[in-house]
Amino acid sequence: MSPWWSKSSSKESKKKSNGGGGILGSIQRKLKSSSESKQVSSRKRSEISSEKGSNSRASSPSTLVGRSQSFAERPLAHPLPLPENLSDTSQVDSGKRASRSPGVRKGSSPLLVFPLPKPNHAQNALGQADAEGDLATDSVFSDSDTDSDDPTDSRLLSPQASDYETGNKTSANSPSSRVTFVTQKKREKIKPVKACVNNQTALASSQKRRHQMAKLQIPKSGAFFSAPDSSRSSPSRSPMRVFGPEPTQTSGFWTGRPYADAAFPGSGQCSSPGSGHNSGHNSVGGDMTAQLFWQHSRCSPECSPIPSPRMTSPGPSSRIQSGSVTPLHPRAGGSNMDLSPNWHDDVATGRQQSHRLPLPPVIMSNTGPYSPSYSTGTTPTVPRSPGRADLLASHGSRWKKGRLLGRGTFGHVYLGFNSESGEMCAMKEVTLFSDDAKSKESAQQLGQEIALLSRLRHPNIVQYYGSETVDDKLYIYLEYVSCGSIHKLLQEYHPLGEIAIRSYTHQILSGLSYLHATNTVHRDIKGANILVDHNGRVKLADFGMAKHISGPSCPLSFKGSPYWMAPEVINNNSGGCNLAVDIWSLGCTVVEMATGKPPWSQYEGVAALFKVGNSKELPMIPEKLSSDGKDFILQCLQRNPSKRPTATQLLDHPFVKSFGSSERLISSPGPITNSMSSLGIGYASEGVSALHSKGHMPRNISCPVSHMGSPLLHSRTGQNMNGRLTPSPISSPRTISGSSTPLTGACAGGAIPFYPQVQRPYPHEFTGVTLASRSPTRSFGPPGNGPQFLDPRPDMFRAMPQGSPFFQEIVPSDNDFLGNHKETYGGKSVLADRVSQQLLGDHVKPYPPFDLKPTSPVVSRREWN
Ligand SMILES: Nc1ncnc2c1ncn2[C@@H]1O[C@H](COP(=O)(O)OP(=O)(O)OP(=O)(O)O)[C@@H](O)[C@H]1O
Repeated sequence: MSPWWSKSSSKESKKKSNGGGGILGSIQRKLKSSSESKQVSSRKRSEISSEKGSNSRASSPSTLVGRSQSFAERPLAHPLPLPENLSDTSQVDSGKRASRSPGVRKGSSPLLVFPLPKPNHAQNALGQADAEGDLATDSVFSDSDTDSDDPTDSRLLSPQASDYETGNKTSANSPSSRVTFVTQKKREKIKPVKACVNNQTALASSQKRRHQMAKLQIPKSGAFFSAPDSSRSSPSRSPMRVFGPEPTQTSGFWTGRPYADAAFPGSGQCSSPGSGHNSGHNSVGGDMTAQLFWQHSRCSPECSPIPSPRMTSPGPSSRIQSGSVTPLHPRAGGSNMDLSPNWHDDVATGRQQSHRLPLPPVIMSNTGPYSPSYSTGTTPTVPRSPGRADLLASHGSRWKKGRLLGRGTFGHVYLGFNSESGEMCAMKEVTLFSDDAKSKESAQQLGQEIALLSRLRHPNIVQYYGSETVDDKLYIYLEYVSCGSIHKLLQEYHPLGEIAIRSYTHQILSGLSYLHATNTVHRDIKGANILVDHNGRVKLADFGMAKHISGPSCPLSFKGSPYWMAPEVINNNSGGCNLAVDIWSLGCTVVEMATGKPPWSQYEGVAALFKVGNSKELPMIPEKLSSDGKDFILQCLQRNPSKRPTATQLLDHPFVKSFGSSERLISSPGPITNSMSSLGIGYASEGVSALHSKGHMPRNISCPVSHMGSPLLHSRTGQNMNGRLTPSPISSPRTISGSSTPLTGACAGGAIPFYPQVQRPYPHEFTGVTLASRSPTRSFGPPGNGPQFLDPRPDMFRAMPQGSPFFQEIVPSDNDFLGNHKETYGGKSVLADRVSQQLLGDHVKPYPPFDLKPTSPVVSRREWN
């Protein structure tokens, strides 16, 4: 039976016959135009100009590719000047920005347009961070994206991509390759500079912002012990330090290839895949012409000229609090503008290192290990909500913002710690501004993410708990996934062994199968957006680009991360609905897991886009993978989306099938013996294919990243039913010696397991299979014979009394595909749409409700042999 998405194929071919629509067509046209004009001028300048070369360049994508590469490879490629005309910063039209930018010569080829910081620029203090911030690329969103009716709906979001762990800003080397709008970011970051120059303007601006913020209809109920009032309160550095004397650590951006020369007006750039830190900053969107960078990142051990601090400073504190993390973006807590109402005072008085920010709603004693350190001398500048303390006291929550887990497009993600119960969650903190149009868009995007995520319940999808706003910050509470992203694991423990890849792949497929059954496409599947907990359980995360497909005609938009992006997304700005884009991305992710990099990562910029979009070539399939693994990748990376198997079908692929049985989980944590070889870690040299070919599962497996147990899932049966894992010594996957190595990162924080209940293997799709045994207390799933999922909610939320004001729960009250099992964690069920409206007042359209009921319970199976 022909998959439903095959409808798009005719359109695709039509586009191609028209000379290449979509991004690549646009790029080609621009390049051609640019080259032609260059050719004419060249003739005028010199009689010996080579027409042939010019023509060749204009017409051949490969030539263009080469051009891009050659520039990127210039070792001494020099940063270009910062825009000098700061007054131009008010313009925000991304699509025309490049041409307006003072740093861009009018009439120059788009390929030559790249406003970059000028060395020794007068604002050099900002310059470096600024430049890096420019490369802290993130989402590129198509202008033609139909996700929103709002023509301004573009996700021009925070470029924050600092490496919170090492202190190095990794914007340029972000693992994720989301392309963003360079010139806009430049403007956004120039704003503080301008304000710094003109304190009067800054003061007025700040006052205006506060005034407008007060008008924003942000719910004040609930409380949270965030501590934005102290430079010590957060592991992240003060945004004010952008101006401070403290040097920003050199990032891989400065040590690697500084710039590529290909740029397009309104387009951003994409940083290296497989590099950078673990947030997902690789997704692209924008003016259909994205730029990719292959930054040989410091974070990628195999290509970095500078060893990652991670490799040398494994201590958790060094990963989080050392170094000069310099938030860059003014919206997401990342700039010097956004947090402190008094920042202008600090600037004026030279107190650049200290910035007084509003006190948290209630001052708590600092008793917990994650307790923020409040500045005793800080004067509250924001009136407290009168009811907040009472509300807080009523349920006795003691949630505190802990250490920084990561940075994303929207803001920072912190560990939330309840010092009374000892439980944790992940808190995504997003700063909102009422006078910032882009902030509103960001909030709208977050509202969409919340609306979607709140409807999902699956063990392989990060669980949404709730959200609330406190002052000008939105907090989104998520299941804490202790070990960070697959990308991060790859950075630290590359390569993954085949067994680990198979396990992770199977779980990703499980999540995708569930997600696709709800007609939702993730659109940004990649290692950086897949989290792993200390049990080796994999969770799909970052649903900022996810889209519910509501009808037969659902145009694709240019969203995703270029190296993981399906060809049809690159080639078509509109097309059929296509859940298969996630399958392509999954194939890329498998390659990423095996090699540390996605396919075609050897190409940069436009070259990568051409390779993915236009080339008929197959990417390099990792030799070390088994034949099943290779075949799995080839199945995923079929250019014709209609030929790609569905996630459900892929669950039967031999590469992952064995992980689908009840015995796929390792039942005996046991002592660790030969754990590394059992895992296949380092199998590139040890030949894990042989291990794999034996067709057995290792019985004693230790987690390469956790001292707590197996990297593979425990069945939680038998002796392990309590969900508490037997502490195991950890073996460094790099030494394979079994010697104990201090853990780093989130895992080292000692996650409190949130799965105290019996947790059986779960079904992956709506096939009518019901778990025979599951949680004795609670289960999720659609009514009838559909799959039942365990309550993923940690104890802290289960125990939360009804009506708890702490969480303004956003649980779907309608269109709830969970049917009769609708949950209201905090006792107060509120639609995500409502929160979105609360946040945005009347300025933003609510996210249209959608139906997430599983639509296709019957999915044909594919025979692989
Ligand atoms: N639930 C979680 N548990 C543990 N860490 C998390 C969790 N959610 C996010 N993080 C960490 O924070 C980082 C950024 O989070 P996330 O990617 O969700 O933010 P974002 O703003 O959506 O980013 P982006 O859209 O740029 O990918 C992640 O890479 C991860 O390291």
